[in-house]
Amino acid sequence: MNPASEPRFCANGQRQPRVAVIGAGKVGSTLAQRVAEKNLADVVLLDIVEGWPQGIALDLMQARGLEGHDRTIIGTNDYADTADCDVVVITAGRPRTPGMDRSDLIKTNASIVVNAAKEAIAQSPNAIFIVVTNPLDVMTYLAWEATGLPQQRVMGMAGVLDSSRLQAFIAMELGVSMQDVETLVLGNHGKQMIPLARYCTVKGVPLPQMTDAETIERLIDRTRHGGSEIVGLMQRGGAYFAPASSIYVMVESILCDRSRVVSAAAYLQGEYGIEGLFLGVPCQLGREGVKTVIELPLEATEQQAFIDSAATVRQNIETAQTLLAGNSQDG
Ligand SMILES: NC(=O)C1=CN([C@@H]2O[C@H](COP(=O)(O)OP(=O)(O)OC[C@H]3O[C@@H](n4cnc5c(N)ncnc54)[C@H](O)[C@@H]3O)[C@@H](O)[C@H]2O)C=CC1
Ligand SMILES: O=C([O-])CC(=O)C(=O)O
Repeated sequence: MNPASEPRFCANGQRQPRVAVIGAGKVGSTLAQRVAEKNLADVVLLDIVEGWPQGIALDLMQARGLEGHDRTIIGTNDYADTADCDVVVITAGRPRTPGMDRSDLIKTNASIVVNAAKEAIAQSPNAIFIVVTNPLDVMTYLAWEATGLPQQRVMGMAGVLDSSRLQAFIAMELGVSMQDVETLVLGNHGKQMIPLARYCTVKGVPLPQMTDAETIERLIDRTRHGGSEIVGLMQRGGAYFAPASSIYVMVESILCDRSRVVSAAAYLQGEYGIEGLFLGVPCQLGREGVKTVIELPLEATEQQAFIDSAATVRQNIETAQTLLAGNSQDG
């Protein structure tokens, strides 16, 4: 264990908040930067590639004076260095390339996420887990199973990002400030996500009163393909700035017990007619994780879309579990 990675204490004896980021790729390293530079928490950045997280951590430490914060960032390949973290964020695993669906990553990412979740929970038994690796809703379920945690302490990040994309597209289309646009996207993180135009507003005015149905459908379609649009443009990997900002919002609401209402993949126990799956729904995040799932009245078509979205996730979980069972028999 790296001695520098032990929890730090304030003069009043309070422990500094600590966030473990598993996977120091584009999303993980950008998140580490956000968490440290916004002075939210110390960060332990872990990756399987030797030297890589250590290099990023050193680079971020060298920017500390310039950015004016006093958080420590440690890079490591050893889970022991992640001990006693308050929040664990799993971003380890492959991103997709153009032409791939997120579900094409199941085979590669399932064992990476299960292993990361088991290693991390062994070091930080009191942590809240946020899963980011794709396919998001499936990986969140696998991580929950692997940790054995109560469901409210595990969640997936996608709805904040999808809602933020719709917010950006509406603001850009209408020429209004992003600040005045509120959006809501439910369901899985894929083509079947459910952007709810009825619940989108511009300074309190429902979106359907601000623009025509054709425009709304175009913005919704762009949101559904928001990740693919960036993967197609970048050609190597996908989005990471907005994803890191989205994770940050969740981490901050948890660490500061802000009770922010965000869309996140939360475990459903009958809400929206779904049992035993993680899916994107509005929920309140605080110190204990998902405080409440907010159940909105849905129209029949929206409810059906939610059920279809859930069916895809359930099927993909079964695929992942079969692959994992095969791996354990081989190994
Ligand atoms: N939920 C969401 O809204 C979003 C999800 N993603 C997903 O997040 C994941 C990461 O994306 P990027 O950071 O762009 O990819 P990346 O390729 O830049 O980084 C992934 C990192 O994971 C590391 N890694 C691989 N196996 C590992 C293991 N066993 N233990 C620890 N680290 C390991 C790699 O060495 C690499 O540094 C992808 O699956 C991507 O699809 C990305 C953006 C948004
Ligand atoms: O599109 C991807 O593969 C990454 C992701 O989930 C997103 O940016 O929404």
